[in-house]
Amino acid sequence: MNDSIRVAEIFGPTIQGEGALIGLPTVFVRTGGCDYRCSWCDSLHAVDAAYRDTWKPMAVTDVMAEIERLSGGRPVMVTLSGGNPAIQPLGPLIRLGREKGYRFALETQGSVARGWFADLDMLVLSPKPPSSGMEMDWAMLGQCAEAADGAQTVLKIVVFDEADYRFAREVAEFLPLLAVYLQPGNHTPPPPDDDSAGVDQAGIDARMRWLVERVTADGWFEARVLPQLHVMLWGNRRGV
Ligand SMILES: C[S@@+](CC[C@H](N)C(=O)[O-])C[C@H]1O[C@@H](n2cnc3c(N)ncnc32)[C@H](O)[C@@H]1O
Ligand SMILES: Nc1nc2[nH]cc(C(=O)O)c2c(=O)[nH]1
Ligand code: SF4
Ligand SMILES: [Mg+2]
Repeated sequence: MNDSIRVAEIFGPTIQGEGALIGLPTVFVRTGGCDYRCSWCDSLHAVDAAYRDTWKPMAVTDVMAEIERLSGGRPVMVTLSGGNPAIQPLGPLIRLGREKGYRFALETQGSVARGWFADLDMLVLSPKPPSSGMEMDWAMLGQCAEAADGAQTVLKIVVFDEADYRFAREVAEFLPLLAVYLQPGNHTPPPPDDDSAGVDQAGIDARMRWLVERVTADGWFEARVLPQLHVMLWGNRRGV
């Protein structure tokens, strides 16, 4: 089954908690496996190979059937996340879903470009700042934006500190046509096997206030600063 999709979880409808589509009802398909290891990743259960046993290879038609079951057959925005969903063969799912009236957004770090990005309704590029410990591949980020070929594309960048903020400004200069969403980092992400672990929302709020001050003092009036709404509402809980 080469065209099967490695799925960590399918859940929803909930609301999109981050970025351009914040507040919009959506069903999540979270794929398993990632080519990155961000120091603060909040989805390690879909990244760490130790959780590979919990990921299921699923046929496109079975993934679609689960999306339809969860949405009661009513077309809804589907959010493809992970892990890195760009390393999965998602083109056929997107095409099948769109024939049925569903819309698709995909969240990726911008390390792998795919021709089928052009079939998305929204591509969310989330390049990783210095605090993640990951190395940035600028050429590949550019290729991802090009691959979207007209599909609406936005930047969503996590900011923990001043170095991350400067990185966000560099990315915005590199891709000047894309809207920029900044989100404060959650420094208390869930351990992969315990999503009931508490979140330091007060600490995140303080970082967000700093970020708002930083953006406004800097005169970066095109940037939007948003919290992770699902974290405010449900902490580190999974499946929401
Ligand atoms: C879990 S990732 C999965 C998709 C893809 N691998 C990526 O990083 O874009 C989804 C989003 O969550 C963000 N994220 C992950 N851990 C976070 C944390 N501790 N605080 C804030 N945002 C985080 C990522 O930056 C990304 O924008
Ligand atoms: N509600 C909700 N919104 C989200 N936006 C991005 C998420 C992700 O983990 O990719 C996420 C998530 O896990 N839940
Ligand atoms: S790229 Fe995304 S899923 Fe992968 S480790 Fe980083 S935040 Fe987690
Ligand atoms: Mg998340």
